[in-house]
Amino acid sequence: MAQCCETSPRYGISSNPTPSRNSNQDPPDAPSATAAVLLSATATPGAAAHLQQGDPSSGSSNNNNTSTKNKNQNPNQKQDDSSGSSNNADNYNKDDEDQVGTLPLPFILSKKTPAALFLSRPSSSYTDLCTCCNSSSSNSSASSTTSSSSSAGASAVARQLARSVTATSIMDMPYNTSPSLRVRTTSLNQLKKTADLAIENELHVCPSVMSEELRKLLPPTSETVMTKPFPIRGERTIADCTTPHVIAMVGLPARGKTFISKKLARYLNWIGIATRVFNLGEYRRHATTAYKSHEFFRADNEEAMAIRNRCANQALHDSCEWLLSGQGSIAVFDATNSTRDRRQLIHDIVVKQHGFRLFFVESICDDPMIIEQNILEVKVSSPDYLNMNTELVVRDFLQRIEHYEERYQPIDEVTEAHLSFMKVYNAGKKVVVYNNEGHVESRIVYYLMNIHITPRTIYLTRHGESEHNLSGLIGGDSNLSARGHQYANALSTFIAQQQIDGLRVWTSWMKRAIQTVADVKAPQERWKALNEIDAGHCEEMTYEQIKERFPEEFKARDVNKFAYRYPRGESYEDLVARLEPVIMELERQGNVLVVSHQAVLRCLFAYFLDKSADELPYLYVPLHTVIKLTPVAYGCKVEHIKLPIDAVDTHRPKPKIPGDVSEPGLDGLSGELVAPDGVGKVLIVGDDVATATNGNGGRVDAQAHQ
Ligand SMILES: O=P(O)(O)OC[C@H]1O[C@@](CO)(OP(=O)(O)O)[C@@H](O)[C@@H]1O
Repeated sequence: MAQCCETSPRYGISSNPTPSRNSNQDPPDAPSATAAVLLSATATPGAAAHLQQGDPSSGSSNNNNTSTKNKNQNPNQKQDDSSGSSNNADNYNKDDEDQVGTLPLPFILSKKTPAALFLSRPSSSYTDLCTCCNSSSSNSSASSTTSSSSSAGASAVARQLARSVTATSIMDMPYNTSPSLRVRTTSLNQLKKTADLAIENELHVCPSVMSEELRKLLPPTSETVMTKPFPIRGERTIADCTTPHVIAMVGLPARGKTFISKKLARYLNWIGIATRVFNLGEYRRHATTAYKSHEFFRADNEEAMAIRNRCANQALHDSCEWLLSGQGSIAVFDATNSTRDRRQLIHDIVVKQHGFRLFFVESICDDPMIIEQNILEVKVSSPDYLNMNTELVVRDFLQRIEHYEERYQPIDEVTEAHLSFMKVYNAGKKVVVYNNEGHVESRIVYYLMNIHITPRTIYLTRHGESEHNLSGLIGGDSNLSARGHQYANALSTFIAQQQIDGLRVWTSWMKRAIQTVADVKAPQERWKALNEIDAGHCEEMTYEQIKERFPEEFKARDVNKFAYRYPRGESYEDLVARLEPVIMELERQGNVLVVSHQAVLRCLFAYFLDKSADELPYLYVPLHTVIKLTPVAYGCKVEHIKLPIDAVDTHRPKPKIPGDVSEPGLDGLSGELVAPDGVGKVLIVGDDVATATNGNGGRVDAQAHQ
């Protein structure tokens, strides 16, 4: 039975010292906030877990402190049995995967994979294995284990290990896997190599008497695994997506399927889940240039239908191959998939043949305004209609829709009760979720419930130049410099001139950000999540000082700036996790001015520009510049507006040699987004920028026609 609930998810993270709205109330103008939602009775508690973990008040840096301590912990020390009763390998149920929400990593691991059972085995459990001493530091009642039970336990663990090693090979994740996981993966791979030889014999001994070599190969203990304040980017990739997913779109043409697909992929990639869109329209256009008019889509056009079926099969095949290759975790199959037969075929291939998860997202729209807007915005500029006049395009496209309508069968809860799906009505006015199977689906549902298509603009700017910026110190909480105050004045004038409807101002809690908006006339909110990256031990030092005092750390950051975490501080990867609630709330809002910091704005900017983890930490976000983002079609128009007040340049490009502070650097990104005069350069951002423009100054993307 379906349940009804509110769609006003709140993270409760923004506090509001100024007399603006209460963050626990729905903003009066939040465009998609009040949609009615029907959640299926089978929904898992994953969403709730996610909401809890999204609370940045969990204080990442504090937890980091703990994590640093735990890294060197003796495996025999008393440990927290986070694996609970799931330590029994036989209890492992593959079907449970993805049902665990965004819980702390050890919990997820312990619940999900046999490898995790081993990884998170509490130290007390070693007493089961110990043939030399029953008196390890265990606090467990198992300390009186007999030798026969030890050896039984040993072989059970050896078997478990053998399985764990295999299971862990799926952890060979792409570039953005966090260093700590890479260490674990490497250790386990090494174990795999040696498993046949020594493990069977040696594994059962207590780690305290184990050979040094083997001990080094042991997976981390449960405490060591619990090193993160909350699951972070790369780790969530693994934790959430051990089973590949296919997200299959459903719906008539011009219902925003491509918009949803691309936006969803951008979000999932940003949070660290490798996702790719397979658009059937592109396959069809590659396969044939036969499209002359809507006739191509007539149900009785057998020749065209054969081509369309071939393309659909190919696109689906490629999606599955891509997932099988291990390059990604989620494939979005962007097609109409408008008949029951087609969906059954997809189910047979994706679920029965490959054992992947399948989630249908059906976009239903009967609002003629939305359909017309969609046709005018993206279909008119489609490669299908090159050089065709707008009126003819609209007419042809409406006829194309009619051909689909003849055969369209919306997903049916009764006849397709075995499917897992969500239905989005009229661009988010109502959402129905059915047979929600797990955490990934929950996150997708939650994200799609928050996005909207009401036109709006987002303004991003750093605070004015600070006293620390002048002296080259990173972090800290200094005041604005004299020029910083001038920027604050200029910014309030600029914002007033723009006359932005219903503008809200979000800042961090840092003085330099709050001072920057002192005179901006709009409701203001402070977000702890918008505070600058925590540089830990390196706070309030110059790059030169860091290099001198912590040369290895300084070099390590240049080697992998995204994953590098400052000692007792944060990494960019941590920042992305901390900023997810901000992105979610930004998606819900109308016009917003965000005043924050270099590292934080790089993360937000990367989300809107679809930038990779490698590029993200080097994006150019200069001082005294407003970045104006306007959503267009499938992307985002970006304008850099430099206000005429000088400021230091705090951008440190990627050096050729890690750790080098003398070279100017060669990242090719510095200044890239700003015109020589720094004013008004317009950059249109989105996918497929290479495709031709329609001559109207707009961009053309490949469309979802098939
Ligand atoms: O990651 P890098 O490139 O070091 O940039 C982040 C640094 O930018 C700074 C300035 O150097 O940001 P901001 O002035 O915007 O607060 C530092 O506080 C921060 O540590």
